[in-house]
Amino acid sequence: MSSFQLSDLEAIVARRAEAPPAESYTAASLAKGPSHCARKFGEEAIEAIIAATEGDHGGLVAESADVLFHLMVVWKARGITLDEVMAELARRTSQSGHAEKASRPKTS
Ligand SMILES: N=c1c2ncn([C@@H]3O[C@H](COP(=O)(O)OP(=O)(O)OP(=O)(O)O)[C@@H](O)[C@H]3O)c2ncn1[C@@H]1O[C@H](COP(=O)(O)O)[C@@H](O)[C@H]1O
Repeated sequence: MSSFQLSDLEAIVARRAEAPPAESYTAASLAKGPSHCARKFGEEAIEAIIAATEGDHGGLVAESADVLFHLMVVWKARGITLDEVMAELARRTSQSGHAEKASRPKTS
């Protein structure tokens, strides 16, 4: 399993956001504003949908990486952190009882 985490990507996006736009795709995207970043994210999501529909395994891996990167750029543009999103996922998991079910020992 790769040791690279979404938190690593978040840190890279935060660091590159401070770079001159001429030197960084991340900074150049952010300089164009949140709507541009969101549109770019949508384009990458559509490319991922196409790869999934076509059963293109390698394509879906590559497009998924694009989707995650561009989603993080959107978060950066709108002041959302990975922590906030993870907390929301954790809240849903505990609400639906999935965390409890997953950790409960099997009885049969
Ligand atoms: N993970 C990514 C990443 N994924 C995708 N992309 C860029 O996203 C763009 C998407 O490609 P497209 O062909 O759809 O778009 P484009 O025509 O190049 O660009 P647009 O003008 O349409 O926005 C490509 O230019 C990719 O390089 C990324 N750019 C940067 N990163 C990460 O961010 C780091 C910093 O990059 P810079 O900000 O460029 O220094 C890199 O080291 C990576 O870790």
